[in-house]
Amino acid sequence: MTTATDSAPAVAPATTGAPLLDIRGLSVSYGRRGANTRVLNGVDLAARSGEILGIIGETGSGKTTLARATVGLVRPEAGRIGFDGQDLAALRGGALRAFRRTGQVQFTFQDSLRSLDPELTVDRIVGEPLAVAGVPRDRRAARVAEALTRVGLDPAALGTRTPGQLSGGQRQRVCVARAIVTRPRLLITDEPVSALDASNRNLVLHLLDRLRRELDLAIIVISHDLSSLAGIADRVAVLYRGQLVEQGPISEVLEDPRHPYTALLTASAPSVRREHRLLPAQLRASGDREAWPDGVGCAFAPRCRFAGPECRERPATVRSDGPGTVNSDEPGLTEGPGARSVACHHATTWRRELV
Ligand SMILES: Nc1ncnc2c1ncn2[C@@H]1O[C@H](COP(=O)(O)OP(=O)(O)OP(=O)(O)O)[C@@H](O)[C@H]1O
Repeated sequence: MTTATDSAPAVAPATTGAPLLDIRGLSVSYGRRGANTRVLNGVDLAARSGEILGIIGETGSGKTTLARATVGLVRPEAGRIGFDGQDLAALRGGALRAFRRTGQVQFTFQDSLRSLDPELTVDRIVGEPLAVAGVPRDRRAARVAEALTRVGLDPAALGTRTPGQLSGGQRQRVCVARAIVTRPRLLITDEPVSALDASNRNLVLHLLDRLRRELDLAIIVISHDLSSLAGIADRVAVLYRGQLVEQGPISEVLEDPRHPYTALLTASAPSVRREHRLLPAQLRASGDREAWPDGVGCAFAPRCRFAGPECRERPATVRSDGPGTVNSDEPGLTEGPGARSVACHHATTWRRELV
């Protein structure tokens, strides 16, 4: 069984039903026309109400960009961002601003201290999204107190403090309170625990786990740390250089990774106990391989020991080798919460090459 070494909340059964968030073919580039760099390449992703989806990937893999595109802070180059049946990627101008003001999709930034205005009190910080959403002033105080209480902070004791007068764990909770005060349906939280010590890390993870149950929230937790996701996520999506290489129920993905990059990640994470017992050295390509243009073939192939010519010629799609595995060429990639997808030409064969 795969577990984190830290004590962690129990994982709720994955929810069923149509995804609240249904992203298809999302591509994002930065830079001017002609000199732009593609940082997300045809990403498919789904999240359901009451579910925690972890997104894992090394630095620069595009995790934050994925979140920023989903909340409308970055305009996609291509693709659909379905939210409750509406395509957020198609919203422009006033329609996009109006949707954002509703606060149905909220985002907590990576650096909680820097994302909080040091001059404002906790009450003002948490109340800001309500002001933006047009909630009358006389109704805001009660909503702010409710949100602070929900994240385990005492409004009477902390409401008049500024961020500099809070601990790191309290600041992170204030960020979560600010995000849930609008009663969102989807919360995306970027590295919520990376700056925290072990005990605060567990408190915040437990908090997220509780909120998804109490509020039926879909929560996307972005992390570069597998062990913090292992305790709370129902499913995990693995990003590598802008490509989604694998996704599925987290316990299955950690115990039986089908993409060599996921296998390398799990083999390199000492805090995640695993049964497959692969070693990083077994999975790395020997020597340097020739790099090839971004967006062509599998992004991991230059580092992959098992890559063949087909890996550089065309993007890999899913290998179907078990119940619940679906083909990413087919519509409905993530129709079921138990579905797995693996974008690797060698998903079912690479283990045979291990020595
Ligand atoms: N505004 C921007 N303009 C140009 N390039 C950007 C911009 N924001 C991010 N990038 C680049 O896009 C790529 C993906 O960045 P992103 O922040 O999405 O990755 P990440 O996986 O969240 O990384 P980290 O774990 O370090 O936060 C990186 O190469 C980054 O340098």
